[in-house]
Amino acid sequence: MSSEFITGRANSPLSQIKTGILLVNLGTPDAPTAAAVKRYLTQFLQDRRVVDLNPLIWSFILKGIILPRRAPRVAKLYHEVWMEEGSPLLVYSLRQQRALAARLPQVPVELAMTYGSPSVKQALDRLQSQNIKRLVVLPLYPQYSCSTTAAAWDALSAELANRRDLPEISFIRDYAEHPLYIAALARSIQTSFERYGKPDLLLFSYHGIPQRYVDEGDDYPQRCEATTRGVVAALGLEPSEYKMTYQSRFGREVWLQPYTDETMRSLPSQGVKSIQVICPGFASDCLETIEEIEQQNRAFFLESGGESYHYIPALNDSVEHIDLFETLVTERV
Ligand SMILES: C=CC1=C(C)c2cc3[nH]c(cc4nc(cc5[nH]c(cc1n2)c(C)c5CCC(=O)O)C(CCC(=O)O)=C4C)c(C)c3C=C
Ligand SMILES: [Fe+2]
Ligand SMILES: [Fe+2]
Repeated sequence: MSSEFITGRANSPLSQIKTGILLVNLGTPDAPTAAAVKRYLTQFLQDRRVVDLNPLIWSFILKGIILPRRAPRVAKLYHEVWMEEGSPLLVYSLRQQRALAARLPQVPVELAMTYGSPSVKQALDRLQSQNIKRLVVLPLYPQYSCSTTAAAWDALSAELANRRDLPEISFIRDYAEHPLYIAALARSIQTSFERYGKPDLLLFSYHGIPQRYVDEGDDYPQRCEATTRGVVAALGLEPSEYKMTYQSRFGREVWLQPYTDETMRSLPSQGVKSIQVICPGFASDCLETIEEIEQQNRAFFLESGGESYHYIPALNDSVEHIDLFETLVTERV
């Protein structure tokens, strides 16, 4: 398969085009310190794809009120999940990059973060130094959202705006319904059911976004629903056996509902005593899965009368996940 990347499809008129792969994820602080978290959140939360309030007013609120309070608090949370090699999001993303590169030995595979490092500039420099003429971009977001996928697109196009020589680009919008993605999720849920027994409820928790972004045209919730539909069909689950919620809300606006934390607190009184939780929207485990779901929401559920709680890890650098990435990128050549 790897040689096809260099030569293109056998009959393709583009047969001599050298292709590179760019994986893009969100970004994470360089260290679990208030200063590093502040640097990261300043860049992330000033992106209008993420928060689209009036830039002058928002910058004032962000720098004057939010960051001084949030950065030290969130730095402590990062400290709790920090791995020996660094932030989990970066550690797993680098493992994914290396595993995909090992599958495609003659193809340059780079990782970039929309915010922080490794930057899109660094990744593009490395790819272009290898003379690639075609670029397949795989944002590591299974479900499209303007706040993530489109932000990755913006970061790439802003960097390309400084360059004379542009490669041909194939940008993967999402893979919410890809059969290998659905199969990989179904398999990891099945493994969890075998290990811990089938729970009263399987909860699919996706990262939320403001409801307004959806009203303005972001099809993110439909993409999340498509994933859930695919997985429950593969597992043969009845509607009473699963539920879908949205986590990680930020600020005062109404976000996509139902909210994960509220649901978690209310389920035990509705007779749900055992639960398993999966976060299909996260390609890698990170602060939002390890701290928020595996730790914080576990406490909400157990404190409210729940008895058994298991978090099902992200697909991370599992063989099935890398199979999916390999298929996604080779489909684009
Ligand atoms: C403020 C608005 C936010 C929107 C909109 C948003 C959408 C969104 N985010 C992810 C994936 C991740 N988010 C992560 C962290 C994170 N997200 C926000 C805010 C918004 N996200 C903040 C402020 C933070 C930082 C932590 C905090 O201060 O609470 C992460 C984890 C990063 C890490 O370092 O581990 C991921 C991944 C998606 C998929 C999404 C929309 C679909
Ligand atoms: Fe987020
Ligand atoms: Fe969070």
